[in-house]
Amino acid sequence: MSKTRVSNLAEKLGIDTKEVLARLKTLGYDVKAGTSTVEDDAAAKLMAFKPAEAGPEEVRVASNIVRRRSRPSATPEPEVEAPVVVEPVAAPPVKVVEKVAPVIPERVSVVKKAVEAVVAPVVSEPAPAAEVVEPRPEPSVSAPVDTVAQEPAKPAVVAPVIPPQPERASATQARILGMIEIPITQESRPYRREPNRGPGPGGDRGPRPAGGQDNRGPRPAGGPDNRGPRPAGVPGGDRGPRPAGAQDNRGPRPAGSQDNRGPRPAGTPGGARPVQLTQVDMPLQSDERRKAPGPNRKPGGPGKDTAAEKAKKTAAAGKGKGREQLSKQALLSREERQFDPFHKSRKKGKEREEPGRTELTTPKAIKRIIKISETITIGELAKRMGIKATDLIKAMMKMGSMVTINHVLDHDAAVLLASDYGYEVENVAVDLDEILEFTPDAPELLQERPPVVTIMGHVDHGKTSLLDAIREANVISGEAGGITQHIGAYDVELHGRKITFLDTPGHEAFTAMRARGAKVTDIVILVVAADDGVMPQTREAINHSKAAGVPIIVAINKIDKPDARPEKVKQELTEHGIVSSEWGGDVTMVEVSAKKRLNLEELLEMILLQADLMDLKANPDKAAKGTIVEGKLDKGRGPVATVLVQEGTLRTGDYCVVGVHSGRVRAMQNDRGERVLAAGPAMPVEVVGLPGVPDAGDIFVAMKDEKQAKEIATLRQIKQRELELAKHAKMSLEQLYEKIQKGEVKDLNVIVKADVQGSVEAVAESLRKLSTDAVRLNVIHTAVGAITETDVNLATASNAIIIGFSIRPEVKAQAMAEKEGVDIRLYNVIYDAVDDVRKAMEGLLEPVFKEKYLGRAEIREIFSVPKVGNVAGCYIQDGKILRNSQVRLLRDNVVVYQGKLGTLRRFKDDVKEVATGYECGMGLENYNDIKVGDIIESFEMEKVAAKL
Ligand SMILES: Nc1nc2c(ncn2[C@@H]2O[C@H](COP(=O)(O)OP(=O)(O)OP(=O)(O)O)[C@@H](O)[C@H]2O)c(=O)[nH]1
Repeated sequence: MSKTRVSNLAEKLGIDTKEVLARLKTLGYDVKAGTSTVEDDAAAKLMAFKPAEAGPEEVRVASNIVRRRSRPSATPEPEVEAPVVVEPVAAPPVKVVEKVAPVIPERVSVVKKAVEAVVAPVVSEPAPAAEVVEPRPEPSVSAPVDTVAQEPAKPAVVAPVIPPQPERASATQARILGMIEIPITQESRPYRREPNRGPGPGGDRGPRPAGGQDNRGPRPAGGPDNRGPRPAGVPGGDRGPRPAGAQDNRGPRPAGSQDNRGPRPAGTPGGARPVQLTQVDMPLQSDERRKAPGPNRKPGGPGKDTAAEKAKKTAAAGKGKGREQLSKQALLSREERQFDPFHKSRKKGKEREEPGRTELTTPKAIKRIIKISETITIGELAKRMGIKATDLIKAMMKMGSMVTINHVLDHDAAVLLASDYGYEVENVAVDLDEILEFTPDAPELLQERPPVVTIMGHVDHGKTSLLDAIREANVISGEAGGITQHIGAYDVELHGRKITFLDTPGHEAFTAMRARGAKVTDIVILVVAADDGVMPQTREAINHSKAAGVPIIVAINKIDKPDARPEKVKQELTEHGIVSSEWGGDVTMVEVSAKKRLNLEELLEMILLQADLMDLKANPDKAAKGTIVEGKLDKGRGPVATVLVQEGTLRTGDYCVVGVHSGRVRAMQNDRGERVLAAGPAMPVEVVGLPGVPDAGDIFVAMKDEKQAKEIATLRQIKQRELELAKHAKMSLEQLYEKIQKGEVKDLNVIVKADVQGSVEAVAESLRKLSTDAVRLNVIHTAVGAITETDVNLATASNAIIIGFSIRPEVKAQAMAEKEGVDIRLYNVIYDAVDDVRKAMEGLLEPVFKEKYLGRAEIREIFSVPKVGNVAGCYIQDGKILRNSQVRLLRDNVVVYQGKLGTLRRFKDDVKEVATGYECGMGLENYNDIKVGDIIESFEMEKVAAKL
């Protein structure tokens, strides 16, 4: 046998002598220097020596994810192809090895200890070590195989330096083992960790042998730190090409280390391992593998597999060859599947869950019925169905409704929405109408009841005096009693018959109650001072009474006065359609004196007579229903309300509903402060026991059932809110034709207000002429002056529209009209007013512009500016004033000028707008006749789509 010098060999191989020495050392030849010679067979082995491949191919797919694949095409037949394949791959690492070389000879013992330490459990397994290393996926060369064959006890030691896993595998096995799935699987599960992962040999964070490039775990002493200066020639970091021995960036594993999931004892795998390899590309199987009786859990390996697993493995193995041929694309797609961190096992046939999506459980049928009380909000419905409110909002949007989470759905809408989610909606609300309706009683149950009287009249005509006189006269006449209480109503007795007076004189209260839907008054006493005659409020009272359809008895007061002219009063009343019965009319008139208490009894008799004509009856033998006349908060007793019982009998202890309140009648007393246990029809009583103060005009209903009372109160609260939202339910000219066509309107009620009496009459007369067979136009009230709250109340109560001619509504009246949805139309030309109403009746009204009120300012000072004219120093009382808006100058609520705003300034600056509470200077365009106390009203014209 000839010998060759090491240095010559190095030359032949084109590598450094030291590298050759290292390789020879690896191959088991102890050669010390480059001048030494080696035998031919050693030279041949050296020539055939193939440094390990540079590890799997890595692709960084995300900052924290590296996809690693082996190079399938490079899997060679070890003997023949190794040099060819290895050459290019091995070249760069050579230099690295050179640099790290000191580690190899000197620290082998250290490494050996470290590796042996971690390999220990593996080695302790019964299976031979060769079995353990057999399934390593990395392509190997023949040399190490030989080495292992010769020195079976050393694989762990050589692992860090030479291709770490000496293999004895056949070509076929090598191909299978070279399947890329193991590296793929390792990397594709970056978030999954074996629960029992410890610092075992397979642990990817365990101590690594020298030569490993890992940057994670503690290194054996002397191990090259990849964080320190890199050896020259090492391109890139710890992920670049690695020196021989480095299997991947986690460092080479000692024999027995199967993958990074934990220690795999020796004996796992000889036969089963290839099967596992072929399975890893299937996520399910991969999981299954983890759950399957693994080497850690069930020693004995394949022999103890269940039958099902065997079947799977067989099937998988059968597919193995086919899988080897998978295209790169297919592999990549598999990898991507495997990278899904949310992937769940389909082992039990479960659907794959999408990340972040919650699966809805279907409740039982009984739970799929949602009980609502008439209405339900979007948010509540969603909550009861266990879905997101936004889903319902989207559904509503699809139906064309832009709603919010607090939108109130009625029963039908709730049914529609809920049905999409498999829910039923049941309306469990009590039928309010059924309970609250004043159901007619059988005639035999009805008994006569006292009349309820309201006193109206002009200011200072003696309304209060008359009420007091009647009451006092009645008390003096012998009715015993305690201290007279003001409870808003009282009753007097004449000849054993009672008359109830509402102690709130004036048509305002009367109309306000009517506007709230309360019809309490049976008879109106119209007080007219004999010395003063018919005055504006007298006319209003007449109109209000007529609008309510309540009969009037006229009390001509102050007849004791020397200048009293009762006949003149009767004459004036006739002009307003109130004709005395003495003169052939149907109105009773009594001449009285509140002061002198003249004819008071006669007046009461006339009331009773009128009551007889009206045949006032009620059934006292049922649960009470009535109307709140007055409500207040008493310091000692809490909320107190005067109830005028209208039918049935109210008893102490009754549960009740009043407006939005429900409570229990704790105590009752009459206007004389006497305790009352039961109050029959037309009897006013003060009730204690309500949770809140009700409004005058609220309906009072006594109930036996507390729960029902509460339910109704809640329902009313909801309805009240809805009512506030639905403002425009009242009559308006735009809707008039539509309503006429539907037959909903037979009468059009109009209130006319104007700056002068002449205009009032002219407008009213022109309007009356518009009456047709289909629609009768009733001018229910006319007066001179601004539109007041009382006008709006009357319009609300009578479903009327208000026509203002050269006047404006008062601020409060305007706000109230907006709240109640009363249509106020303002004109400066009579023809326009009449024409609009006519067009509305004919269905021809096409309002293109509608006035939008912006705000109003009071003029507090006038400044005369040369060349500019008068500038008004103003204070903004309400809303805001815009510079480009139109304005009206009002003097005593009468329009004196309408035009444009010329200037709007704060201090010396022109401003675009000034808001409430601020002062400003304003100049009207081409108008100088402004006075302190005038009001400047700002408005703009809004285009309104024709509604007809
Ligand atoms: N001479 C005389 N004076 C009367 C009579 N009735 C009322 N008065 C006086 O008229 C004035 C007004 O009486 P009120 O009872 O306050 O009149 P009112 O209609 O209630 O007034 P308002 O509450 O302001 O609407 C008082 O000074 C009374 O004294 C009467 O019959 N004869």
